[in-house]
Amino acid sequence: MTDPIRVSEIFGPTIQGEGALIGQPTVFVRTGGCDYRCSWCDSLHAVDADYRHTWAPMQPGTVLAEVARLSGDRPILVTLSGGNPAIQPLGPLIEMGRAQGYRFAMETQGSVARDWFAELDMLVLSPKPPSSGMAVDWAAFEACIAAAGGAQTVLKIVIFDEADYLWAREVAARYPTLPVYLQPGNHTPPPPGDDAASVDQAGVDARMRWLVERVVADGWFAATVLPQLHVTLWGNRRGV
Ligand SMILES: C[S@@+](CC[C@H](N)C(=O)[O-])C[C@H]1O[C@@H](n2cnc3c(N)ncnc32)[C@H](O)[C@@H]1O
Ligand SMILES: Nc1nc2[nH]cc(C(=O)O)c2c(=O)[nH]1
Ligand code: SF4
Ligand SMILES: [Mg+2]
Repeated sequence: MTDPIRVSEIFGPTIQGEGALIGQPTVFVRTGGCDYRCSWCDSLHAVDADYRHTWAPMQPGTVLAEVARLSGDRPILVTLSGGNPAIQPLGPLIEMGRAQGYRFAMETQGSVARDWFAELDMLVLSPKPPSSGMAVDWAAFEACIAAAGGAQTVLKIVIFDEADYLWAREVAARYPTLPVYLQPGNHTPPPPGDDAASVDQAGVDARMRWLVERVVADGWFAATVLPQLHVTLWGNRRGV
């Protein structure tokens, strides 16, 4: 037995709705618990201590068996998210899954580095802009980049306003070798227990248009601007 992983939910296959792997079929493993508390977090059921009783301790083999059940026993891209998946013991799961042909991508804010990041197929680092209310520990963030080693690493930054945009430009300039993805924030975290959370889609669309115009006017041609496709399609629901 290895250390259990605290799992909030395992769902899919669906498509990756955000960033570099947008559109790719994937199963999500969402871990419970986060060292941050972003003002606009859209996954509070995996962050808020009120939901702790819903986070099941699972062995890596049990997690992989559930992924395999969902994918019909066919190796698929597994996306590790949370909460902050970096605070969970995910190394053995990644090792076991890769031996069976699964690929792994992980979403994390970059506050905790682990040596097993190097075993990922993609590390998505999402440092938090001013609107989140969080302060980035840049030493920890750079430790994450270093830990990834040869694993493909990208930046994905959520933008709500001009201050976030200017911050994202600075961050991207600091890490010129990392591809950067910008996504407009959605302002409507689901209320507790609400599975069919509606999103202010008009607001998200307006922010997306503003972000595209801002990037183009600025001549920031290395940036990729993408909406959260799953939010557009299904709203801020769980399990999609
Ligand atoms: C829920 S987080 C979990 C992984 C990790 N804690 C992180 O923040 O990267 C997954 C992704 O959703 C983004 N996100 C969270 N709330 C959002 C919101 N309200 N609008 C747009 N993106 C959001 C995060 O920035 C991150 O890129
Ligand atoms: N389809 C889909 N794509 C996503 N990309 C990042 C997600 C996340 O919450 O980490 C997410 C999610 O929850 N669903
Ligand atoms: S770091 Fe990620 S999971 Fe944690 S509160 Fe922020 S957006 Fe939510
Ligand atoms: Mg999400």
